[in-house]
Amino acid sequence: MQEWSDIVKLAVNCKNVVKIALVGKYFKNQLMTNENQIFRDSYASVINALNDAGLHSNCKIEAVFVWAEDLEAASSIKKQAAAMKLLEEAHGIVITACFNVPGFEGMMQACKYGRESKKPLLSICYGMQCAIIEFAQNVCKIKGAWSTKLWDEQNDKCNNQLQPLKPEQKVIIKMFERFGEKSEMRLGRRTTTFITENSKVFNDYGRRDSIQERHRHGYEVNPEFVPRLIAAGLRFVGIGVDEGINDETENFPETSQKMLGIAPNKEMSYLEKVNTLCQYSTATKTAVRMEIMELENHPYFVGIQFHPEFQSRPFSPSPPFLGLIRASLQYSKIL
Ligand SMILES: NC(=O)CC[C@H](N)C(=O)O
Repeated sequence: MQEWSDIVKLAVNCKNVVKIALVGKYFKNQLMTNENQIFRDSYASVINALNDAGLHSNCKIEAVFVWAEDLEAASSIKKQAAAMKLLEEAHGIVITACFNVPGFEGMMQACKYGRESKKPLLSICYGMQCAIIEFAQNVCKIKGAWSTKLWDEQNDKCNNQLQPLKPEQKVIIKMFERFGEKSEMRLGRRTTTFITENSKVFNDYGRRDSIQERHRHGYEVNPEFVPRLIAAGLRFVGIGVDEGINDETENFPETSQKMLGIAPNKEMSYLEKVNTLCQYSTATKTAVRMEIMELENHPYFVGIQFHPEFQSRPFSPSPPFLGLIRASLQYSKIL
């Protein structure tokens, strides 16, 4: 009981307000009428994770919703300006998890804004995929870089008239293995191993060698692109390899052992580690997964392939959310 009264005191005595813009798209598709209620309902776990992190950073969170499609060039100038203003007024940004094409361009705009303005940004799952595609298109200059999933969806809509993606445009792909008999998605608790100590998220997680978080996605970063993204400043710091999930894929235990041997190897540089893992992944068609990325020379530009919000609790806030809120608080003070 005492710990609850302590945490209530923390909440009541918060000194600062941190404004977080949540860029998402489930808002207008549902039958509820109260927009604020829909927003709170659709993003309940993310909002709770932000609040948990706020409690432990002496700040109150003000979450505002940015409708991703308003940021797109096809939207009216007025809507674009209003959505942009919400991003500008925020101290930090979350690019949320989603599915399907609508809103993707708008989310990429928000990622570009966060990257260029150096405003703290946490992108989750589909959000991380957006951030990586934006980076591939605008920083690595890979014209038409995209996700094979979104291409398939768009191609269906255009009656198979879309130009096929060239190999160098397939930045987000379905991994080589099937995920399981019943699901096309990689689901549930999986291990991520840190391959470098030079990482904000490694510090956020208390400098643990590996962590376990919950997943819900079908698509991932193409390992063939990773060296190119890293060379341009987007570092993959946490990597995953499943062990024995699918009995038909005999490579898993072998890859896991190799991965686990590489991760703590102090003789190998960060680049050697990633390159070895990515080459191995491509050569053997085994799934080596980019789970956590962060941008060099930015206060907090982090992408997470899993869903850290699901394990956040008031007494144990999710580490990447804490990292985001601390960086956003810092940002609010220099505004
Ligand atoms: N949870 C998500 O954001 C899913 C992202 C994407 N649609 C995928 O399946 O990979």
